[in-house]
Amino acid sequence: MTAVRPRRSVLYMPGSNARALDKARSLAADALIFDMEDAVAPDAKPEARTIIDAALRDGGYGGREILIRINGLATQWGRDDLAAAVASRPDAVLVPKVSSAEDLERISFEMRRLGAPAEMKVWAMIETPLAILSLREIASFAARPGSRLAGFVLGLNDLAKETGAQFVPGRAPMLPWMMMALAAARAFGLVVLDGVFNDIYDEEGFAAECRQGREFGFDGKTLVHPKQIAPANAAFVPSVEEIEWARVIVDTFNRPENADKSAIKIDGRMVERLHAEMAAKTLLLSDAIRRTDSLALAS
Ligand SMILES: CC(C)(COP(=O)(O)OP(=O)(O)OC[C@H]1O[C@@H](n2cnc3c(N)ncnc32)[C@H](O)[C@@H]1OP(=O)(O)O)[C@@H](O)C(=O)NCCC(=O)NCCSC(=O)C[C@H](O)C(=O)O
Ligand SMILES: [Mg+2]
Repeated sequence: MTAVRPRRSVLYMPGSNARALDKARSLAADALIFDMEDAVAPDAKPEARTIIDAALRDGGYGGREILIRINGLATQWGRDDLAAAVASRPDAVLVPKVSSAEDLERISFEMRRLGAPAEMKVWAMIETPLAILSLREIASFAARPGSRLAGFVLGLNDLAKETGAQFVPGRAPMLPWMMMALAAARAFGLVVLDGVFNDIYDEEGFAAECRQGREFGFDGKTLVHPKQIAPANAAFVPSVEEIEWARVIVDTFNRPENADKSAIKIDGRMVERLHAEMAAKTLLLSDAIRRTDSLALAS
């Protein structure tokens, strides 16, 4: 089984905002997105590259996963952004407005040319109508030999802009896109993160959206403000009851008398080997979260 990494809370920060980048060193987000794209004004793009590079060279972000979001290669900033991002050595480059596998091919080609190390991953923003129509093709890029593709991030603001769909409580207009993106991601072993919630002061609405995102199966939520970190961390974590139930399932299947059984009954519920696999994942995630949180407390 591959190592589990918590990605409950993934905070965007405008790359041009040195104060925000500094503040993030003390924030309990599991991952950080240093943005060169929509959060940065056109005139500030070159400065953002320099500020991001300086912040990452200074370090102090501990074990947090580091992503840099570049502008698309078709824009006037894309190539310089990608060169700067690769030189800043993030864990992954986040590519906006990916609409086809060819977009990822171009990024891969450029990253190879720039000498990006093999462990530097690529994550794709799913935020265009064309991406929704090509989810399988985009996700399957992860199965190509040497592919760097490791994750999807939903961009619901851009999808709302391009389609006319509205943000409403429960997100009914967006559910088909969200679940199709999730299924495509899982079919090819990708991480998948829910989109942002723009209303920073609507705590109840945010908590409801986090609950929904977790119920749908997302690994975590992308965030726009530090206030959103604690509720996201609280939502994208197995509950005490889930952990206890997972332990019961794993322990019961491990008993010698159940060694050759595929389905058993525990507390009146039918439990199969697939539930034991899910339970083992739950326990791994909860251990990984405990480790992450204790490291954060220690620092
Ligand atoms: C929305 C904001 C512009 C609000 O900023 P501000 O007015 O400064 O907020 P506060 O005064 O409440 O801030 C309090 C302190 O927190 C720091 N702060 C604020 N936001 C961040 C952040 N994102 N990361 C780190 N630190 C942050 C402030 O500096 C204050 O600190 P202190 O000085 O100590 O008091 C701002 O929150 C913001 O810029 N948010 C991120 C915007 C962004 O990155 N947008 C792009 C991604 S969203 C998107 O487009 C997704 C996708 O592509 C799609 O299509 O949906
Ligand atoms: Mg977007």
